[in-house]
Amino acid sequence: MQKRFPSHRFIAEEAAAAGAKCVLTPSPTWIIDPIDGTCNFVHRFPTVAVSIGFAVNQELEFGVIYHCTEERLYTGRRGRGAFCNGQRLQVSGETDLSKALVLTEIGPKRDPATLKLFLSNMERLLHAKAHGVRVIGSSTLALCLLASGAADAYYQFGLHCWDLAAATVIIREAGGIVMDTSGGPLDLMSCRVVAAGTREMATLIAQALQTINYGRDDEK
Ligand SMILES: O=P(O)(O)OC[C@@]1(O)O[C@H](CO)[C@@H](O)[C@@H]1O
Ligand SMILES: [Mg+2]
Repeated sequence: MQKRFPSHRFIAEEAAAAGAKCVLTPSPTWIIDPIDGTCNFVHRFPTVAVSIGFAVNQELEFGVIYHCTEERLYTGRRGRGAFCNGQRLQVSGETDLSKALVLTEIGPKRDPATLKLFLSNMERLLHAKAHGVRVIGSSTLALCLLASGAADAYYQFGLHCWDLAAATVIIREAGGIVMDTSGGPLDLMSCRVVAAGTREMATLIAQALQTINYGRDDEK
């Protein structure tokens, strides 16, 4: 891709792990997670995906997520809708938490203070009578399930821009909301997100959460 688009920039999980900076500039930028769900992959647990997002002028233009083991290709293009294997995606219209299936991921930090906050956020949602809370080991696929209406909300602290970029376009084009955990606009580099089929549901979840600080992708 670099050969074909020499002026484009690339942000990718493995490049970042090797020390490359994750800065989103106005230049056309591919934002890539080659394998989301690596732990699942190692265990042959089948939620594994490739995620590719594309931004221009810091605006997300399209996203492609391939659920390898199920051969499902999720696509979304700004203003043109979201699809799974060609079938149009539509989020759920759920606004009642007691009828909502909520997805999250644990996040990479496992120190006692972070785990306490993570568990306490889950406890808050369960106390608020969320119908179910699930962790599937791939934030990109969890976000695709939200875009398909199979789940009603998603939240996480500790995910990265390559987990979010493609899925954000797909969810928005399926009619959903992707926002910051403060209730404000999404910041792709902030390592935190709330997404839902409806603004009411996203706001309910955001209000229930305590912040877990993971820093920013563009300051690492
Ligand atoms: O390393 P991988 O396989 O790309 O990430 C797996 C994963 O569950 O861990 C991240 C942090 O919790 C999630 O955002 C992501 O989906
Ligand atoms: Mg990932």
